[in-house]
Amino acid sequence: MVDNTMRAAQAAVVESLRRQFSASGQVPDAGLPVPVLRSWARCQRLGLDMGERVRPPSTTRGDLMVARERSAALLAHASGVMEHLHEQIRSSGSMVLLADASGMILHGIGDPAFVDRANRVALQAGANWSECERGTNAIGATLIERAPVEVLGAEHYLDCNGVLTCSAAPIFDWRGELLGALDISGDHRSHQPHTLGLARMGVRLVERRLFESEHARHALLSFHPRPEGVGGLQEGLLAIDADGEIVAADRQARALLGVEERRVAGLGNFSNLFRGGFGTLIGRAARDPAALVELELRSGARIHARLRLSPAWQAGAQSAPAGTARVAAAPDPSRSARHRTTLETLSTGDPALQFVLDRCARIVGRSIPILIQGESGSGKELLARACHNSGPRADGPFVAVNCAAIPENLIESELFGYVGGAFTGARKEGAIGRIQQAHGGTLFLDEIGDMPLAMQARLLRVLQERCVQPVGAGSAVPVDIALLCATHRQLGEQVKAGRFREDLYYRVNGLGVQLPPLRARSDLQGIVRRLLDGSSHHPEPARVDVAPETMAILAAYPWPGNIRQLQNVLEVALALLDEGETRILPVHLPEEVLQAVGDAPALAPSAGAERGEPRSARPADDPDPLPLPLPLRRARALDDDAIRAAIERFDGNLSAAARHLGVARNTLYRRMGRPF
Ligand SMILES: Nc1ncnc2c1ncn2[C@@H]1O[C@H](COP(=O)(O)OP(=O)(O)OP(=O)(O)O)[C@@H](O)[C@H]1O
Repeated sequence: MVDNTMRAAQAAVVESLRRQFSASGQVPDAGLPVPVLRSWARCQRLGLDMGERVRPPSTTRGDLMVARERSAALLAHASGVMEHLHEQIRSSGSMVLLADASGMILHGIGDPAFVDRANRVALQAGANWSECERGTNAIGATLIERAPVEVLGAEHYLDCNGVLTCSAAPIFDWRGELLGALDISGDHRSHQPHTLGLARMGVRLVERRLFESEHARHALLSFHPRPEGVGGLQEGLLAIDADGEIVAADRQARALLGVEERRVAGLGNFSNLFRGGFGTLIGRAARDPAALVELELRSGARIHARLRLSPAWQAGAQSAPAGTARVAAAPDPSRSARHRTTLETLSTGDPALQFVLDRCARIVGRSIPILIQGESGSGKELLARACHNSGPRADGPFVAVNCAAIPENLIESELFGYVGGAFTGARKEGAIGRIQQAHGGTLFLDEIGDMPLAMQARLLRVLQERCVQPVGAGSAVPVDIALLCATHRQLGEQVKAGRFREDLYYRVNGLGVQLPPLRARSDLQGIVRRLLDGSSHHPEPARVDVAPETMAILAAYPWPGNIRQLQNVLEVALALLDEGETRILPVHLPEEVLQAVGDAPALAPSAGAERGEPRSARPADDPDPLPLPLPLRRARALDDDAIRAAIERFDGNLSAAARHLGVARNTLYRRMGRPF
């Protein structure tokens, strides 16, 4: 009774303010909530007519489909939450609506009686409820205010919307990007004081689901200053990668930690923020997933936390079958280097490569699939990672799948996932497929030319419909992925031979690029330096250099295994260096390389090595060219006869003998200390 009286009094105030505003053209400065007053002022500036009749939605079914596709992730995570909210307000004569960031309603569920009335004011999927389209309303205002807003009855700018009461809250992703709004609308006579709270709770759930899905491959730390806050809506969430880097923090976490919006990169490593190691925490979580632990921040404050290791994280952390998939989660020495690789850092001066990098840079972020072709080991996957790291999805997952390495009978479940019990041997809890794991990021299909034809048809459907149906599941799940593919085969030839579907070929080949083989590249020196710097096989790889004569051999070698082979050769060479030795000499190279170059015709002399051009493997200062001691033994197995012959040859000049043999002088001294 009291409530009704107060409501009637408030409605009378609003009506009177409305009349004054209409007569004077002056937006009142009090008497209504501030966001509503600001919205009235905006609508007035837009020249909207308060008496305008209901405008039917101007969008077509096609527009709605495109908008839904664009917000597929939001829609996928919000629809369950909307059902849940609707359960809470069932029979209250209202509906729950989801709008995208432009104000277009993507989805709505509600009580049939109210849905009918809502349709009469175009409160329905496909209608745009931005302020400029429909005046003051909760969806439009919350998107502009970027804060929860409630608009009751006559507070709506257009008279025709006065029958509504709407409560909406904005939805953001963890980067602070506005994704849309969740709204609860009902009859203006049935407003409930807790409705805005419900909308905010719904938004919190949607944002949390989006965060968890985007970071499925990371460990998730839920925390709160109070133990009972962990697991509740007020907990903060941090996503942490296998190296302990904090890669994302949600809104709550930022608020609890006092970190500015968007300044997530500054959080750095787990150990910068907390006392204690991340490894210890993982160990505890693995032993007891439900355990609540107390952590101390570097600032001295204490929080309570639970670390969750998702199945995707665990799948990555356990050794995945070689080559099948590398969801970046398990510690991997080359991972941080890969993570940093961008199109810019890949540039080492070769013009053919530069052409490829420039083309990729123009395409990345534009939803155009890139097909990378090149010989095995030429850096196709690294280029794919560089594309991912250089685009707007850099913070999303990069999921690499080697189609050639997955047994044919597993490829379907590997790519599409399955629900529990879908087939004999399936895990009870089911598994998320690789395509779904890439949601929000990039799916890299390596060796796509080797994908079985049956799978090609299913993949084509996913790419067309942007939905994945896990094996055994009744419905499809929307996915938002950028697609990169690679193959060492000429895919066009595969199409002609009937081994690759032509329609899929055109789908994956938005931009086709060809990586040059290493032997055709002019930037060998740059690559060698890069590989040395990125190596973990020497305490100080940056101090190690390559002797000019070694570089000449590397330049003359044809590298059938491309950069991968060069990388292996350099790793072995680094491992063979003696303590204190910092120069890679020919003797540190494998016999097959020396042999191949030794068998090659004489090559041009010295200066070209600086440019990585082929030249003689022979040291320039050899007085009288001895036949190169090929095959050379590695330093530890240096042939005694070769040492003796070299010392004699150079009249006891050990420096010259060592140079000729391609070993450090110290190595020679040491060898001479032992009986030949
Ligand atoms: N420009 C580069 N700088 C440093 N390392 C590189 C470069 N390109 C490739 N590599 C390294 O060489 C190895 C092979 O590269 P990658 O796996 O990208 O080749 P690929 O063409 O995809 O090989 P495959 O066809 O066999 O899958 C990797 O360890 C990668 O880190």
